[in-house]
Amino acid sequence: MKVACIQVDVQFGKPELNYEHIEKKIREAVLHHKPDTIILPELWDTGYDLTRLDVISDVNGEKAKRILSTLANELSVNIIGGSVAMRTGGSVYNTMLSFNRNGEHIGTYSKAHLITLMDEEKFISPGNKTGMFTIDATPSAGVICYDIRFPEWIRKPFLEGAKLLFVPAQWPIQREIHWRALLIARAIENQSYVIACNRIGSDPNNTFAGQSLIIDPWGEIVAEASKTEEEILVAELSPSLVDEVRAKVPALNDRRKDLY
Ligand SMILES: O=C(O)CCC(=O)C(=O)O
Repeated sequence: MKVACIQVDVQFGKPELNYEHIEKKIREAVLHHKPDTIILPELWDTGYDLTRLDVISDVNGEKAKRILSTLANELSVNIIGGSVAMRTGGSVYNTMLSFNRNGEHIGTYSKAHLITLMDEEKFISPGNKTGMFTIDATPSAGVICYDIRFPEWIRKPFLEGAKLLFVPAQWPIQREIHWRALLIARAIENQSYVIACNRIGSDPNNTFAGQSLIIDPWGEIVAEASKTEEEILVAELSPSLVDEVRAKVPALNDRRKDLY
């Protein structure tokens, strides 16, 4: 399975411009790399323009669903839609919408851990469910940015059979050392591929770290993007390597279920 992370800049609070840009990048990725699966960054539609989310968020994710599903079907590519600001009822969620290569909606995951350091919880409501989906017959999971600091939460989809973990993010540069270490740790402890797609550029509050990463189930970095440039980061994954690593080091089986 060939995956492509679309590392881009995001215009603060300008969904129209961001839609134009992301569509261009998805088409470019397919034309040049023919990936099976594409992943986008966190909140690529609005950025962290939290105080305007009541106006600029996507009602029921209708626009994201329509556009991502159409592109997935037309280009015959699975799209893990990063996340968008989705308004449902009176609440806004930070939500990953995923589509298979027929354009079918295969997964919805709303970020469970909201980053209080960035006031996210004042404007966004948390999701309460794990984000499992199946791409090209491989059981997979999605979590979003700050979620990677919570290994207990990430373990859940792996106990349900996940072999790939997709992580869209808007991770700031001042904690770049954590980004790398946490992602490698999540790959090693779950013996899983981790495909993490960050943004570049700045908003009024932060500069973002780029460095999208694709990590194999042994914890080796197989591809890494730059800190400052837009980039389509591509790698070939072999889901059978997950089984090989799990057989070699049977740590998941050796958990003390009687203790925790
Ligand atoms: O945990 C961090 O340091 C960054 C998380 C973050 O930026 C986010 O969840 O959007």
